[in-house]
Amino acid sequence: MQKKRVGLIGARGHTGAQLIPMLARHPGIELACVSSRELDGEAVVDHIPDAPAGLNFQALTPEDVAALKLDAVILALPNGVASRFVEAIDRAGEDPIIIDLSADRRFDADWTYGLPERNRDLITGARCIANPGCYATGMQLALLPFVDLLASAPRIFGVSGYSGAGTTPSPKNDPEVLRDNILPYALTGHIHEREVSHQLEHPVVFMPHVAPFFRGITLTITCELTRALSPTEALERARASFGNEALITLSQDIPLVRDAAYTHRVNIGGFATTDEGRLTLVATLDNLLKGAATQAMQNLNLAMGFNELEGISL
Ligand SMILES: NC(=O)C1=CN([C@@H]2O[C@H](COP(=O)(O)OP(=O)(O)OC[C@H]3O[C@@H](n4cnc5c(N)ncnc54)[C@H](OP(=O)(O)O)[C@@H]3O)[C@@H](O)[C@H]2O)C=CC1
Ligand SMILES: CC(=O)N[C@@H](CCC(=O)OP(=O)(O)O)C(=O)O
Repeated sequence: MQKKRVGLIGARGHTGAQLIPMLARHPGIELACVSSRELDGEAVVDHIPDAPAGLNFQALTPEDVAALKLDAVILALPNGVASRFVEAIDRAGEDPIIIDLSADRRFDADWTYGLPERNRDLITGARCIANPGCYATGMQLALLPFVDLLASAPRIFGVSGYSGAGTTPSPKNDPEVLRDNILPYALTGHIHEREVSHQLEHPVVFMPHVAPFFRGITLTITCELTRALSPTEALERARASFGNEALITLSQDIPLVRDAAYTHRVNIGGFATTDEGRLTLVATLDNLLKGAATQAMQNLNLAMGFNELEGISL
């Protein structure tokens, strides 16, 4: 079988670096190009040990990428930058599969929202896929089994490792600011609050923080329900939705963020309830994997007709 030629644009960054080994080990994919302006001409293997030999970073403009006639393009670029590549591809009349990790297309009705555990059928064969945000992935997978029971907006306290803030220097990835510290930010209106409210068609309230660990997200979610559930009923509800999912682990135990780091899974647990109808649960995931790169691989596989977990070593 002819391998599919895939380009990774934004390969120097945190999420791009996770995708290189996954794409390289995929039996149906040829990693045709990896872009970086800063590392232009350097061997990828000098930066990422699992990278294929002979592959170099290249500085590619949107027009360069459009001219490569790739079967698929993964955009691991900052918000706002990704759209320029999509526009150049459209202008050139090319129609590769596009997986956009940025937030640029998550509210665009012409794009498929790439949360496979919810939208698998829509993603299968789709051409333009908006990969969900990292916090937004954990929030939705925790809340989806309870959406029909929500009596008010769930309150979500989230803490991310600082790799979530990307490689561009900012207070959110500055070791001096984060030392012995936890940084609250975007106290109202974080983009993932809007993303989850939009996807669930129910408002949520989200309070993000960044902590001195590198990778991983922990979300503590509390909701008022229209009727009381026991902890067992709450867990059973989650199992009815996601009990068969390879990348979701459900348990009555409270998951710890350090156990999710470097794994492809979302761990959801706690499921504490009160007689008054309150439910509190915890979700953890690796922001760079299930929050970004792993989900992009699931989406690429579904769009191209491969096994959803190909290239993702569990
Ligand atoms: N980090 C995370 O946990 C998550 C991130 N995301 C999203 O994924 C995307 C990538 O994030 P992340 O990997 O953290 O970001 P990084 O800041 O780590 O990497 C950004 C990448 O984009 C390239 N880049 C930056 N500016 C430009 C530009 N103007 N033109 C072309 N290339 C550019 C950089 O390479 P170079 O400068 O060398 O060209 C680099 O490869 C973002 O949209 C982010 O919101 C989504 C979920 C989780
Ligand atoms: C710690 C930190 O800064 N995290 C990022 C989330 C990364 C992500 O998924 O953001 P996008 O929606 O832009 O893709 C943030 O809160 O903006």
